[in-house]
Amino acid sequence: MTTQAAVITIDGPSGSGKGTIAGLLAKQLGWNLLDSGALYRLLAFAARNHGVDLTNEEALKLLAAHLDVQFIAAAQGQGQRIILEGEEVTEAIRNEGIGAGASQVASLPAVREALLQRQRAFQEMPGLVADGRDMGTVVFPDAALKIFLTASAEERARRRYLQLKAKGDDVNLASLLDEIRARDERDTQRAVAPLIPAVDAIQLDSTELSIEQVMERILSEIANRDLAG
Ligand SMILES: Nc1ncnc2c1ncn2[C@@H]1O[C@H](COP(=O)(O)OP(=O)(O)OP(=O)(O)O)[C@@H](O)[C@H]1O
Ligand SMILES: Nc1ccn([C@H]2C[C@H](O)[C@@H](COP(=O)(O)O)O2)c(=O)n1
Repeated sequence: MTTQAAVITIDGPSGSGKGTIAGLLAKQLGWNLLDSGALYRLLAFAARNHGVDLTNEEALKLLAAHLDVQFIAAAQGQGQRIILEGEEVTEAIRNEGIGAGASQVASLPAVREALLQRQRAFQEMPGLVADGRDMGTVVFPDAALKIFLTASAEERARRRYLQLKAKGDDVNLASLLDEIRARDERDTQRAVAPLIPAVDAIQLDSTELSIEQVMERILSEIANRDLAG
C-alpha cells in the first residue's frame, strides 16, 4: 500500500493572506509549497511575451501544457524563486496587471485542465501546503485540512497598498479596491472551479487578525489532526 503525502489547502480571495500563510506554514512544517496562483500568473506573463491573446483558449491551453517553469525552494529568510524559460520572474509576475490577466486566463476550462496534473504533482512527501482558489474543491478534494481564508475587500486593498508601496510602486488605494472587487467578481462568478469554500473547509476571517494570530489558529487545527508528524 502506498501512503500519499498529506495536503493542507488554503483558498481565498486576493489579498486575504493565503500566500503569506502558506509560505510560513510550509517552512515551519518542512513541507512542499504550491503557489497555484503563480501558475496562472506565469501563463498570463508568457502569453504577453509570446503575443498570445488572453481570450485565445486553444493557444493558451498549448502554452499552459508546455510552460517551462521551475520553482526554487526558499533559501533562509527568502521567498520561493520562480524561473520562466530560463529567466527569473519572481517579482515581475507580482503586479495587479498580471494578476488581472491571470484571473482572465483562469476562467478558461481548457487552461485549468492543462494545469491540473502539474499542480497535483506537487503532492510529495513529507507533505504539501497548497494555496489558491480551488485547492480544496477541485485539485486536492481529499486534503487533510482545508482553510478558506477571507478578509474584507477594504482590508485586502489596504494590505496590498502597503505591500506595493513598500516595493516603491506608485499605487492608489481606491483603484486597488476597484481591482480587488473586479477580481473577486471574476473569480467567484466563473463557470469552472469558482472561488467558493469547500464544504469541509474551516473558514477564517483575517480582517481583524495579525499574521501571527492566523498562524496560531491554523497550527492548532494541525495539532488537533496530528498532521505535523
Ligand atoms: N493577517 C494579516 N494581517 C495583516 N497583513 C497581512 C495579513 N495577512 C497577509 N498580510 C499582508 O497582506 C499582503 C497580501 O498578502 P498575500 O500576498 O499573502 O495575499 P494572497 O491572498 O496570497 O494574495 P494573492 O491571491 O493576490 O496572491 C502581504 O503584504 C501580507 O504581508
Ligand atoms: N487555484 C487558483 C489560483 C489562482 N487562480 C487565478 C485567480 C486569481 O485572480 C489569479 C492570480 O492568483 P493569485 O496569485 O492572486 O493568488 O489566478 C485561480 O483561478 N485558481
